[in-house]
Amino acid sequence: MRITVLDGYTLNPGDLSWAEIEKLGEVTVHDRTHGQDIVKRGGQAQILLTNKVRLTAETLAMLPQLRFISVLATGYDVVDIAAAAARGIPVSNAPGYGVEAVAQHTMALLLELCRKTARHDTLVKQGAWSQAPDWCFWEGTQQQLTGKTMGIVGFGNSGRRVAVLADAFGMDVIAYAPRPKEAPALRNFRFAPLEELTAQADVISLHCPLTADNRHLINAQRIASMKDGALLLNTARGPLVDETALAQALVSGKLGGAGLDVLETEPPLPDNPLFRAPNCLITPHIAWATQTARQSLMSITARNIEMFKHGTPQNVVNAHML
Ligand SMILES: NC(=O)C1=CN([C@@H]2O[C@H](COP(=O)(O)OP(=O)(O)OC[C@H]3O[C@@H](n4cnc5c(N)ncnc54)[C@H](O)[C@@H]3O)[C@@H](O)[C@H]2O)C=CC1
Ligand SMILES: O=C(O)C(=O)COP(=O)(O)O
Repeated sequence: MRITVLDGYTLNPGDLSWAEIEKLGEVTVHDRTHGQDIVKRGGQAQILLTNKVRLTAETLAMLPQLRFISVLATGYDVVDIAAAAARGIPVSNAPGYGVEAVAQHTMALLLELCRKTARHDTLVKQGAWSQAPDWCFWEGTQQQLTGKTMGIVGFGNSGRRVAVLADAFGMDVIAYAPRPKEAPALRNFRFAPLEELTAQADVISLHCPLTADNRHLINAQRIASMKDGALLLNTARGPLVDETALAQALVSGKLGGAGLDVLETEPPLPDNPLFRAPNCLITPHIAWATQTARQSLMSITARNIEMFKHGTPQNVVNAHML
């Protein structure tokens, strides 16, 4: 079978091997694919691997050879899974590969917002400590996490892991899940409706997928219902947050800060309002990107292909539509 990777560079910029996947068919790896090349390159393939290349209904209609799609990610919002199902194409994702990486990055953003280690390092090297009248100095307010409340929106693999890390820092944890399952054994944990969570949390961290229904889940109205000075973390998907509303809330001081690994448009436009907003940390969609997590993503994808070839596809996200 022909297997085509449309945008393989971010998964494997050269420090991993494609061998696990190459064993499974005739593999072509493209670093990046844009525009009309999607159909040109994908047209010969029975199996397509995409990370962030969009496979819309229109594109899928032009790929008659296609039998299986494996998304090189957990989030599969780039594929029209209903349109794929209508064509009999199962779509698999890679669940769980980046749980530790994402949870640790979430806490890195939170700790940086609270203690501003990188900012102080910069100030020290600019001479601010050398010129200080005292033996120490700090900029802004230093905050600690103990006793604060972490609100987690989306309680799957990464949300649950962030809950454990927040608990280890002495935080109370509230989680919102559309269908709450078993509660984790943490010191102080409860499920709550979204409205209650956003009203009571000191830190709100997003860990849900982007779906047809939750674009701008965090909008001006929702922000108005949050605690003054609350912190927002988003390592899930950029369009979950209305960036204009968030920028306004940071400028007005309604929110105390934001730590974002994802933006509405990626790469972002240079005039993104969040670039000028105060207390806004932005990383370039790297929460997932440890080498360990990427290797795991490669192996899960290889297994997805293998299982599809055996006639028993796994991790199928449109199974209910097929
Ligand atoms: N920044 C990065 O590098 C990464 C970002 N992600 C994003 O984070 C998302 C979550 O990742 P995981 O926890 O690993 O996925 P997961 O599938 O294990 O968990 C997602 C959870 O969200 C729940 N959910 C679905 N719709 C919801 C809604 N409207 N409101 C609240 N909860 C909802 C689901 O029931 C599920 O429990 C992914 O879908 C992906 O978009 C994932 C990995 C890396
Ligand atoms: O792998 C990616 O592209 C990521 O965005 C990180 O993974 P995710 O899609 O978020 O599972």
